[in-house]
Amino acid sequence: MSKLFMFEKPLGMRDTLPELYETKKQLRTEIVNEMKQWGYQMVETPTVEYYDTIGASSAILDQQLFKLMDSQGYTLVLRPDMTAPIARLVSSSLKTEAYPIRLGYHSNLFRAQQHEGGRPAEFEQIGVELIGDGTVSADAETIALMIESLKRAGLESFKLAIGHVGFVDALLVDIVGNKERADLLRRFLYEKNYVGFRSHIKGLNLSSIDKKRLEGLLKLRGGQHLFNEAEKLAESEQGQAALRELRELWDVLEQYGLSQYITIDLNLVLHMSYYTGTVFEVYSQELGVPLGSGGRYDELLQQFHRPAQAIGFGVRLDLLAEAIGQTVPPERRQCVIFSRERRNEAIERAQKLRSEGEIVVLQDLAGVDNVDQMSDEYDEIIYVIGKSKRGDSAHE
Ligand SMILES: N[C@@H](Cc1c[nH]c[nH+]1)C(=O)O
Repeated sequence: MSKLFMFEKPLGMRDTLPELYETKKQLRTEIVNEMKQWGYQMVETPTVEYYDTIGASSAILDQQLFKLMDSQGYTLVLRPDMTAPIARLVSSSLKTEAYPIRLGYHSNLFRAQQHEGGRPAEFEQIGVELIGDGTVSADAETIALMIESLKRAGLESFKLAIGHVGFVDALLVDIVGNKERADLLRRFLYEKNYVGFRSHIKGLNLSSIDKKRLEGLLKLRGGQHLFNEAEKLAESEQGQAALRELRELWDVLEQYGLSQYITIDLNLVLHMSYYTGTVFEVYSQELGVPLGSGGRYDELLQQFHRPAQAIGFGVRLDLLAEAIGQTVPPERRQCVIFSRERRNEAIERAQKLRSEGEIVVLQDLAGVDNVDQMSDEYDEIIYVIGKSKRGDSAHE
């Protein structure tokens, strides 16, 4: 191996050290338990999938996919998303199971990065998919489960912003006239580049009323009162229908007792192009980036020949751990240091302590360079050293 790369990791790849490992495990356990209590069953899917099946449906940019080739020459991808693999699963292995189907997962996802120091290229996502239910009740269930999962994990101050693809699409297309021009504006919204959005509007050949309407879209972020203003802006039936859905959704979330976690963000646009209706994103006070998101994707399943309306969410476990901080107190660790002639005794001692649930490292004195330095890492050191009768060890 070239010396240059010996200590390097591929772009965007990270190691997980013990503290973060334990924290993630604890968060994962809490969230999985919450999901199971809502009747979601956990599944796993392969790390690699066919590019033609999953890569294309995953709605992730091609340049973000890790691609490889199998021995038959087919292109494979490391899964960048769990929604498309679950759509495949529901349409194949679970084909005979009646809708609605409730599934959960925690899986590592892979999205290639262009620069070091940015987002990780591999990260664990925990989420659910509720497939075969197109009701607002299903939207509310998914959002309520996301909020309850985060609460159960220990996240305290956070907000979930809700928007609607149908509203943004209707308004943009209605004003700028066609999908291509609307897509340009949507891109600014997706990047949350509101300055860019405003200056782009200035250059458009539109009436000043329409320019005001577009700018008005940016103001549609806040509480329930926004619905009235939004109704004035959206003239089309599609836009009005989206708002009716959101009003109903708000009422159901109020019924769940969760409206204090909700804000409305009618210019919310997410990175996945498969979303067709309600979309949402979670922010915590601690982080500058959203730690999870989700939405309704009513057209993805038909690509797998088992049409169904569906909705789901995914939470980034690494970001959640960062927002919450260390949740697991360091465990008490003991070390039995022994000399060779008393090895048997030391083994018995360690076995007994472990059977009582203790964490015990068993260390041959001859294998340690610096005993003092090693001792600092433990809460207790038990020396089983030197010649002595069995059971009569030096204990410090
Ligand atoms: N797969 C989406 C999250 C999601 C799950 N279901 C619907 N959306 C993502 O990775 O962002």
